[in-house]
Amino acid sequence: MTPDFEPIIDGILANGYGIVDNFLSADETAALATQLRTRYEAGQFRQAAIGNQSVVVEKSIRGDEILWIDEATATSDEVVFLDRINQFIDYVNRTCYLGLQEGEFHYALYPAGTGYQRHLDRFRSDSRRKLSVICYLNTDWQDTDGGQLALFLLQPDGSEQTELVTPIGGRLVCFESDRLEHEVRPATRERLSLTGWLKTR
Ligand SMILES: O=C(O)CCC(=O)C(=O)O
Ligand SMILES: [Fe+2]
Repeated sequence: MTPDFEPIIDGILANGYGIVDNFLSADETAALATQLRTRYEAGQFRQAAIGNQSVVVEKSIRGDEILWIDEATATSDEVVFLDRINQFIDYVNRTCYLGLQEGEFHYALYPAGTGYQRHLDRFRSDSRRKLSVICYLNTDWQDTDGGQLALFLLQPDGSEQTELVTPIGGRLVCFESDRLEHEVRPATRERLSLTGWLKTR
């Protein structure tokens, strides 16, 4: 079943970010979490770097380990995710005329105690990143586990409001890559996600 994409775009237009729960079903989320762990245990993940071309690894800024998804070697569970993202891209292009061309996604595993300090997603060297998308793969996440995504929303009066998003499995968050500063707060347990960007030509 196709999830309802409308609240994501409505949310971005009204508040600067959109959320939809059950972007992935519980079964799809569990299958992708298993897939992530299989690849992690096979040694396929790398410590995430900061910046685009650079290979600066600074764990105090960013503690996650990542693996980019390669369409050519994607498993059937990963293809389900990529297909759903393509449906979302079609929806966005029909409703917003953003001219999205493609997505690029990586798995991310944040070991307990790690986060990602406040940042903006769009690199100066890559203006093709339009929308940031994060889909969480956690089971039974509690508020007390921490690991919230903090979104720093600029208000019309110039003040800033912080919105906290709990990384519940199957939930998808989306915002404009060049606008919204955000951070990942450390969690008391491992935190799993698929993160990516929808890009223009
Ligand atoms: O996992 C999240 O909630 C956000 C991740 C993030 O900001 C990033 O990878 O750029
Ligand atoms: Fe980010």
